[in-house]
Amino acid sequence: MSVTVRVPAKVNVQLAVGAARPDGFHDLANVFLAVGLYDEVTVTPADELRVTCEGPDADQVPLDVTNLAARAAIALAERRGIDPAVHLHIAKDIPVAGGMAGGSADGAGALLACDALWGANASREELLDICAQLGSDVPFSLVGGAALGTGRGEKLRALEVGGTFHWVFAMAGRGLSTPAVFREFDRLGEGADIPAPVASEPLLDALAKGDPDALAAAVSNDLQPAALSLFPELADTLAAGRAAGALTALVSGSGPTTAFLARDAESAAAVAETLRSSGMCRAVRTASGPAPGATVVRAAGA
Ligand SMILES: C[C@@](CO)(OP(=O)(O)O)[C@H](O)COP(=O)(O)OP(=O)(O)OC[C@H]1O[C@@H](n2ccc(N)nc2=O)[C@H](O)[C@@H]1O
Ligand SMILES: Nc1ncnc2c1ncn2[C@@H]1O[C@H](COP(=O)(O)OP(=O)(O)O)[C@@H](O)[C@H]1O
Repeated sequence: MSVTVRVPAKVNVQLAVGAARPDGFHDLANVFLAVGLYDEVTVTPADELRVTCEGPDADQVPLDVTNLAARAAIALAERRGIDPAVHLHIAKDIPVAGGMAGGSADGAGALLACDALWGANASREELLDICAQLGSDVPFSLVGGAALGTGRGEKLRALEVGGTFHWVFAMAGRGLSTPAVFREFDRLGEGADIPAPVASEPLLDALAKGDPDALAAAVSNDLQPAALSLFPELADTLAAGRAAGALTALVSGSGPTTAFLARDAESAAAVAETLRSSGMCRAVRTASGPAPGATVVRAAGA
């Protein structure tokens, strides 16, 4: 018996960041859009818990119990009082440490896959609760589509999306650590009065209408100055994508993946080709959103 779950990456079309909280996290108004780049997590019964990974970035993925997929299996097994003896295999297509929630995707995917394998029948609420325990972005990986995340990003409100948005993603030559980018945000903002984060009404409107021009005018990422400060070359990639015809360009979440919104699929392909030939990025991909959240795609009998 084995179960395979497919989980999408995300781009943050708005990431408003408040001041650091006493627990070290930051309150956010985090507008997530799931996009069609996917990891697949396959779970199979085994003698003991074990993680394997394949894909271009596989060598950067931890295979011990710090892997979010392993942590998800352990969290659900603990709640059910069972042994998490499974083999978790991750087919990884989402860039690692890229600001596209790849680890979170694997956490949500493993959770859903183990739930199905073990017949644990966890409710949506319990699954979301475990996801929030695993990380701020993990609940969104489970639900997909588009959502506003508040608190540290884990409290979700689903958002209406009136069309398909076409994106180009440029993967950088190295990763950026999320905590390091938040620390740099704190350092850059030292002494400033940081307002409470709020979702942008024009942005929510643009999503609801499916209007790429309006969305391009409204996107924002408060972590972008911090990501650029730690990785200044990203500014050149952003400029190259804009010059190639993207409606807008921004850093995805904490980066360093850069995201380019295009008017349609044809324009996205043209922007991708220009970025590819620029030699500035490790890889360039096109993907559209919204994409569905974690979904069981295969369940095979023994
Ligand atoms: C920035 C965002 C935007 O969606 O994503 P990425 O760009 O990393 O994908 C998220 O907030 C990342 O969420 P996630 O990667 O799940 O972070 P967590 O594991 O919960 O936290 C890792 C660390 O990031 C910082 N952190 C995270 C979330 C938050 N609201 N405030 C924070 O300050 C804290 O230093 C925390 O210890
Ligand atoms: N399943 C996983 N896939 C990728 N990274 C993981 C995973 N589990 C834990 N990690 C750790 O989380 C870090 C952040 O990875 P990732 O989720 O890919 O990026 P981001 O937080 O920028 O979206 C990695 O550098 C890695 O050490």
